[in-house]
Amino acid sequence: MTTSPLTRLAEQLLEKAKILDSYSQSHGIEPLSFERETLADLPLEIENVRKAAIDICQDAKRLAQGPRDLLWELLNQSVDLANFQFIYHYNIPKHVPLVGSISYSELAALTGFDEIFLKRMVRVAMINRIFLETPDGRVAHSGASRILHEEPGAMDTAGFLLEEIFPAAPKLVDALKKYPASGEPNETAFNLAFNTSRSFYKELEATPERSRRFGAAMRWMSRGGRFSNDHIVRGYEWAQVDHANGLVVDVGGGHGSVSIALANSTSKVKFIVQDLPETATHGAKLLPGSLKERVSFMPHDFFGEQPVKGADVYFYRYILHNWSDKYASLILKALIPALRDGSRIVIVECLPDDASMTRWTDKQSYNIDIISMIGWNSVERTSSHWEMLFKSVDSRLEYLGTKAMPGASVALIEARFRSA
Ligand SMILES: C[S@@+](CC[C@H](N)C(=O)[O-])C[C@H]1O[C@@H](n2cnc3c(N)ncnc32)[C@H](O)[C@@H]1O
Repeated sequence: MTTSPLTRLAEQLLEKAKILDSYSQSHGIEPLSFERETLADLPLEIENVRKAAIDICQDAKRLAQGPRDLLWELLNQSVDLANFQFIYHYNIPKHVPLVGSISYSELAALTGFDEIFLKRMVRVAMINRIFLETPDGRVAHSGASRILHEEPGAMDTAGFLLEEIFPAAPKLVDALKKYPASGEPNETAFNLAFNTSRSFYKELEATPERSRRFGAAMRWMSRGGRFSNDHIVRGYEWAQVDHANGLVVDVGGGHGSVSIALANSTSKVKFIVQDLPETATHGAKLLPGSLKERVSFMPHDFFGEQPVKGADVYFYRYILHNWSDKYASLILKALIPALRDGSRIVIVECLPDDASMTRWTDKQSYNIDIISMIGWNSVERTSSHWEMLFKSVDSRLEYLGTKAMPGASVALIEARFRSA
């Protein structure tokens, strides 16, 4: 009998699972479970095995589902997000004890919901492995709900995605009809959903709590895993600018999470973090005292001419993907008068492949591409798109290409200014 695709995948998965188990055993780590996070921040080679296992499982699941169940699952995804929004909005994870469990009736009383209603919601979350039911029918934390309980930044990230992006997503088709092929930042699905003519960041700036939540989400996403600042620390030759006159301008740097990580891993180079006033003020308040000599915050609108001249590096993480080509060009053009011969522009963004691919673990770039469309009428650019953008801005910008950072879901994109 020939081996079926499903059996082949199952065999491949067994091989990967054994490698992960043996890594756990040899490092005294508990095996993977739904109760708690065990395999985090893995060495690259083991992380690649874990990713391969996820991709195999995803394909095996899709094969086992067959085309009808696959469609059914996709069509019901709004249920999971609506459920997750409920869990976030009423902060259900905080009411579940970190040790032990709580009955549905106690949880209902604490959260002010009817027990039957609450049970319906929590059980859907449990099927997604957010919370677990104990054998005696009580609610306990899973690894995922524990993170939501213990890490405020995880809740802020959930809040940004569930209360800014999720309500905007169903308006995408309406926005495409109302504003066909628009690259304007205030003609988006987000604008229709929130009934505002302000662009995303202007809208958030008008409500300090939404602006704070977004900044906190950015910080949380950078603290580990595929989006960790560590990739940026290791992925670029920062030593070449680490001298007494070295200067990095972190344009649209939010609360300064990248600059802080870079300042902690260098000794002399200084960082100026620029952002809109509300964000820059908040970032300055959060800055550890020990870094005040080398990291400073400056309110600056990046559509205005760059006031800091002749820096070594102008750094943009997750900035240009929020702007269509028309506006991304304007942002880069506002920088040109500040550049000296040899100044570099270093960008960090997701980098969808120029060629098509279907690996699930690489889907994050494509997810963020569609989120960029929903919130900003913008795009995650491929390598060839970046090259085109730089060429269109100024012929003195020499495109140096892109660089993958092993283990990261984002890449470096670099250009150098040649004055002659
Ligand atoms: C996706 S966040 C990235 C933040 C930061 N670079 C990071 O990687 O954590 C985009 C940032 O751009 C800032 N921003 C948006 N419009 C801006 C403008 N016109 N001038 C300066 N900053 C702006 C936002 O406030 C936000 O902090």
